[in-house]
Amino acid sequence: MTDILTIRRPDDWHLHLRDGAMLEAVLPETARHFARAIIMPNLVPPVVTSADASAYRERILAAAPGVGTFEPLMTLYLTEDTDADDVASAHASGLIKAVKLYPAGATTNSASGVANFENVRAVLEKMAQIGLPLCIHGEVVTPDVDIFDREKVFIETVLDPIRRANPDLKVVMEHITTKDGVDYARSGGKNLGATITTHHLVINRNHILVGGIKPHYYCLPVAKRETHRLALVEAATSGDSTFFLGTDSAPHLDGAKETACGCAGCFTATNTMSILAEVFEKEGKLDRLEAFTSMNGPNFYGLPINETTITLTKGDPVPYPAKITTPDGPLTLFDPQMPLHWSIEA
Ligand SMILES: NC(=O)N[C@@H](CC(=O)O)C(=O)O
Ligand SMILES: [Zn+2]
Ligand SMILES: [Zn+2]
Repeated sequence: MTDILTIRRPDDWHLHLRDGAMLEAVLPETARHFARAIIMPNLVPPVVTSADASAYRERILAAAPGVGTFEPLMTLYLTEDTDADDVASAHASGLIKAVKLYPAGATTNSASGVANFENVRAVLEKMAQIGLPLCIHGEVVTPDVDIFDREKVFIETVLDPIRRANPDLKVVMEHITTKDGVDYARSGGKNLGATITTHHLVINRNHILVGGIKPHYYCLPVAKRETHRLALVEAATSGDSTFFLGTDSAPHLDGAKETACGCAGCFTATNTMSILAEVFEKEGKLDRLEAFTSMNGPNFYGLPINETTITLTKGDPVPYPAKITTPDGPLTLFDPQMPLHWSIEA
């Protein structure tokens, strides 16, 4: 039985760091274990231009003294007014590693996203030409589509047409939550990847709703039924290079979660690696953890695999705090409702 495991240092291919005091509070939680992260641009106002991304990158680096060598991989927030030449020069200079597509209204701070996909055609064509990946929040917002069906309908009615029109475009299906997402990603060839979050490997929709409503398990896309969670676990632990970790760690202050209209997002940066080790061990697939957290992502993005390593050691359950303190109030850490036996040394 393995109880010590050394793997290449992981990266997080989908992370929300926010800004200001929240940025300072959550950045060390990621930088402790992860070498790099794709930084989501859904600030208020969003990170739309290369100048925005450059300024945000500086704020992240300024918030990072003492957190070692963490490298933020910047993205731009796609709007119907995005300038294809600005995107191309931000890519050519190395500033950005992806562009993020939010369907308008689909999730937290997505109001400036895309409503009419015809209006972003030129940008997508340019991205396909230059090999810049498009990260997609894949849910339709049509009011008559049930929230549990929004990912499946998006794949059929939006994602597949975009990919057929741009076969050379590299696409990441972000935070997939369904067997439909797993199957589509798997059949998509080398230009299609998919991130899977930590929390969607652990919770199904019962965790949100049974025995009282649990706002800290509410995120978007919302967790689905158990058959879908099992499909995600199978995909993540399979070693298939299509699938890689994007935690979607999405901090919201407790006051914004525990209210009549609570924000979507689970904060998982702190305990993600311990949770993943537990999930992979239960499947008898600890030997595939490194592919999921440290190899498949850089391979998809065409970036080097990290030279440094982390070591996971199995022992008595690791204590994690229930909450992180920020100057603006407490922030609840995702509770996986199981003992976590793997401690991490970076
Ligand atoms: N996942 C979430 O539930 N929330 C994210 C936005 C997102 O990734 O959709 C956030 O920014 O809070
Ligand atoms: Zn999203
Ligand atoms: Zn996200």
